[in-house]
Amino acid sequence: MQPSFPENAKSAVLDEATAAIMLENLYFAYPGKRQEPVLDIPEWHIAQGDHVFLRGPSGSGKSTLLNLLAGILVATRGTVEVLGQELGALSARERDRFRAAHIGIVFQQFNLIPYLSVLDNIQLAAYFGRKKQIDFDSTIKQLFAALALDDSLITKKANHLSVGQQQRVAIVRALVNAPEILIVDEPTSALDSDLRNAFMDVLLAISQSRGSTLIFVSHDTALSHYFHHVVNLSEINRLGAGNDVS
Ligand SMILES: Nc1ncnc2c1ncn2[C@@H]1O[C@H](COP(=O)(O)OP(=O)(O)OP(=O)(O)O)[C@@H](O)[C@H]1O
Repeated sequence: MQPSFPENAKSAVLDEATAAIMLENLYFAYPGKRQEPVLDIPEWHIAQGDHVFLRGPSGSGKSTLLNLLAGILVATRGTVEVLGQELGALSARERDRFRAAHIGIVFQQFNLIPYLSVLDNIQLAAYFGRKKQIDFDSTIKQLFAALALDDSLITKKANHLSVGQQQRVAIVRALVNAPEILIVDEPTSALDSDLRNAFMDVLLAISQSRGSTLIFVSHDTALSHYFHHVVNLSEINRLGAGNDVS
């Protein structure tokens, strides 16, 4: 049975017709004279509430695209609009704020702060992105239970946790603010198959109950049945077309 999570109000100001993600003429090359361009995407959009599985061979630009959607990287040319906000129009600081308020991220490297406790890591995300309607403590407890994380881990330093535990704490941290958009990159690589399925059930149950938009990258194609849409990067990116999906 899938775990159930309480509904949280979505952004009151956002028109439902506004796309969660809208890319137009997006072109990206890493800075530096000799860098080959990675992405050239004429058009792509994701509707609010969609769950998208993004696939493509290693090195094709999936993580780069996720970083652009999260406002960590900025397009060389073209438009990246998230929830109606053009990210290129924001300063780096404004993008940080926008991300903290609207986007939950789980990346391969977890990005936990190693010398802080688990609770401090989670509270930091809650502090930067806090939305008043969230019952913070019970949300953490629910997420811990759903991901089979023992409550006693909450006071441990992040770097004293196993890799699989760190991965799940990173997931709790990404979900704690009930973000409208969840960006998830290879989240299950350190989880065994039972935990992987538990994680997917939790992730999908939360996304569903909150109406969150989910953009998910993994090499594990066995996970694709969890999603509304499966998109090969080569379908939308003019560069690197013709690559077979690994
Ligand atoms: N910081 C960087 N500076 C320069 N080039 C980079 C940087 N990060 C990635 N690249 C290059 O950009 C291309 C796309 O990399 P990216 O990590 O987005 O691919 P990916 O599809 O996510 O790969 P994987 O499935 O292996 O994670 C690769 O050629 C990579 O070498």
